[in-house]
Amino acid sequence: MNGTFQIRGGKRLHGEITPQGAKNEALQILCAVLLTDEEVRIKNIPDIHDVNRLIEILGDFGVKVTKNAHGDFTFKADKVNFDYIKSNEFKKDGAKLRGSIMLMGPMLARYGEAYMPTPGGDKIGRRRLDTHFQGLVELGAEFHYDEEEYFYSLKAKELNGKFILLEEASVTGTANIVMAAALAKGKTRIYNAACEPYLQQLCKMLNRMGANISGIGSNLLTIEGVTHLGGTEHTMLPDMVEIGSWIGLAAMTKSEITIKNVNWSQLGVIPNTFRKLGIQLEQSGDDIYIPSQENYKIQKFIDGSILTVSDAPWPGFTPDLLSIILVVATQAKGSLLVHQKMFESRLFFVDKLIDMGAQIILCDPHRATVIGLNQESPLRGTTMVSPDIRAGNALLIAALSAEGKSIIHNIEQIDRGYENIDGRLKAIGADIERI
Ligand SMILES: CC(=O)N[C@H]1[C@@H](OP(=O)(O)OP(=O)(O)OC[C@H]2O[C@@H](n3ccc(=O)[nH]c3=O)[C@H](O)[C@@H]2O)O[C@H](CO)[C@@H](O)[C@@H]1O
Ligand SMILES: C=C(OP(=O)(O)O)C(=O)O
Repeated sequence: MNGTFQIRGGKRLHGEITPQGAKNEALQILCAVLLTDEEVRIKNIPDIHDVNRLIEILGDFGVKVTKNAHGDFTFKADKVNFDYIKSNEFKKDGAKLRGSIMLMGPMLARYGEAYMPTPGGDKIGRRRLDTHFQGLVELGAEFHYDEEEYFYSLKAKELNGKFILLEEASVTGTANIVMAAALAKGKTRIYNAACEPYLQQLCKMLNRMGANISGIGSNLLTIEGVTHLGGTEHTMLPDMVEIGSWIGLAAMTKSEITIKNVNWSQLGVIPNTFRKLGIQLEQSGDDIYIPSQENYKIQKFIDGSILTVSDAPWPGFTPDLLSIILVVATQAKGSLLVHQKMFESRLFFVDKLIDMGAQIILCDPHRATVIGLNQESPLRGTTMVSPDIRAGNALLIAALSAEGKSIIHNIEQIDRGYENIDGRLKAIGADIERI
């Protein structure tokens, strides 16, 4: 069931919104429960499709899953069932999301074998997995890819730590290698490691389970392998991509919004990147307060040239917020170049914004120039299909700011990353219905 939203835009919103737990952190943390036979309790788990699918996969794999409360689960991987992992059912289940790939590192480290279909996730260009397998093979695994079945397998009698220089700072790749190295023999050093807050959270949790990881937050991780990991408790950070989306929503709809409990110290360059678009936002305790603004003006570089916002591995700007930056720029005063360096097919949704009246030139698959309308001519409501999770949310924000009615089909793409998004938007005054 893919579902549709009907939105009547042009309303100012008002009130408080609380970000959900971080999707991409949850996917890493849930995979890590396989590393121990003891109980791991995880809180602030977002109730979203991708995460729920991963929890179901863990259950089918034999992990005991207990729901303590909303977003609060206990997992115990004391017995697992490899028949499921080798079955056609898992070939379908594992392929439904991207995050399932991070089951491989823990499976390999704990059981000496790991299997995975080509994972799903956003269709946003090539999404290679070479870095994952490069790292796991360097630790001693044998790798096989069945090209007919699109099925990966890894086997290892034992894993041995070593110096690994990653060819790219892959987020999920680093997570996979760290989890395997935590139970390998000896010392592993991972250079050019990704260091997103998701990974920092994972490493801190592994240390609480008895791992010995240092260099957390840097691109050089040192992992002294241990023979056994124990249980722990972990609470997910608020989702920084959601937080950025609500900042964009407030600006586009001229709304006064407070985003609660954002964990400001983990937001990196996100707040300042929105400020460069002229959006006022204030830190108030651990909340972000965004006053209602009639207009916002994009800054220029010091030499007077047009501002560029581009993505980069952390602590650079996350690619997952570029579609929000782009949509917000359509109603700013001034011009912006959005440069999506990581993914080839993430900017094509701009055609829909152009249909709605936005002034955008797609220069090539990676770059779009936006000429802001300075809130003088609102976007027009239209019918659209959500192409991917973040573009879907960007289109939703465009629809909430637009004059008239919009229809967004394929909202499964939005639901896979945002918990009860219609309910939470309604609570701050949005006119949105799930039809
Ligand atoms: C489930 C999950 O956590 N998904 C996130 C994860 O995906 P994922 O872990 O799949 O993404 P990777 O970090 O592996 O790479 C993302 C893309 O960037 C390219 N790349 C990466 C690193 C680098 O130094 N240079 C480079 O060009 C890769 O070739 C790839 O095309 O990280 C991405 C990048 O932040 C996010 O968009 C995804 O939301
Ligand atoms: C691209 C994303 O997700 P996934 O990696 O799960 O496709 C995302 O979270 O923006």
